[in-house]
Amino acid sequence: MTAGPSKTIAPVEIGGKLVGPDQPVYVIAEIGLNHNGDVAIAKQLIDIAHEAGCDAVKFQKRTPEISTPADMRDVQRETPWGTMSYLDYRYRVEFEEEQYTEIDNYCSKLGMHWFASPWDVPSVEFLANRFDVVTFKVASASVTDLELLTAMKNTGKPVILSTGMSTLEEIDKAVETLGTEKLVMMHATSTYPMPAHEANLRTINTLRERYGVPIGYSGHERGLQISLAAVALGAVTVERHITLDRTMWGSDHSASLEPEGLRHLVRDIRIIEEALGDGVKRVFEGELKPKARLRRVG
Ligand SMILES: C=C(OP(=O)(O)O)C(=O)O
Repeated sequence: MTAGPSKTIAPVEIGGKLVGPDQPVYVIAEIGLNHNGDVAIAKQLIDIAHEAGCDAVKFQKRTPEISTPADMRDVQRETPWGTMSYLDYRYRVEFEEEQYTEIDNYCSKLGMHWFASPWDVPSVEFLANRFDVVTFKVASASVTDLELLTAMKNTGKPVILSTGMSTLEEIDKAVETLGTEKLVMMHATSTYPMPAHEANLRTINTLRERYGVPIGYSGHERGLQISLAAVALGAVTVERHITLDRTMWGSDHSASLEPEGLRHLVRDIRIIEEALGDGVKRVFEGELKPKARLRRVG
């Protein structure tokens, strides 16, 4: 499984964009469930991602009766729509064909990619058969669901595999199932919000050397520093949750970026890309005058 540090890593094409080393960082705004079941909020978040310069927006697609653990289904939950079972809440926030068609049309008008992490096989079929999504994402929680991964692989689309809450042995099995040809992997730690000491960003290098595929970063921290450091360490894609307002009701809002944070993230990623350069030591034109003025010898 060790690709070796010197192996050239081939980029993966996602919807006409190359994702890999020496390519622009592919920035994914994870809407997830932060639309709270409201397509108007989803569209506002798509606008925010587009204006910030993100490449893609991402959703989560579930078939609630399959993906909700049996012992959770009847648990009562206070929601903005009243007290309901966890299963009913899952249905309440799930988008179906009508909403995804609206999203699909909206994104194509803006020239934005959209895709989702399907959490069960019927959700893979739903996304593959009804929409021409550019890629599939494996959520960290699904790394060991090899039936789900096989369904994604069989679509022939590229797959983005997140690796939070997973051991290298579990990731090995996922990679054996998915193959490496159209695979992008994401380093992730699935703590919400993630403290800095659990970021372990050098894992980006570990994964790159072990699997020889482009490695990105899926972040759940507060703030921007850790995502920006991931880019400096070579992450080829960055995914962050976004929200209209961190105080909104729902589990993912508090560890999400608000519009201004997202704008700063993309702005700073583009500056870092430029600043990383090609590693060839050279004297820049702009250094010549200071050189003439300051260097005494040679
Ligand atoms: C939970 C998800 O991703 P990650 O594991 O990267 O946070 C997801 O994509 O649905």
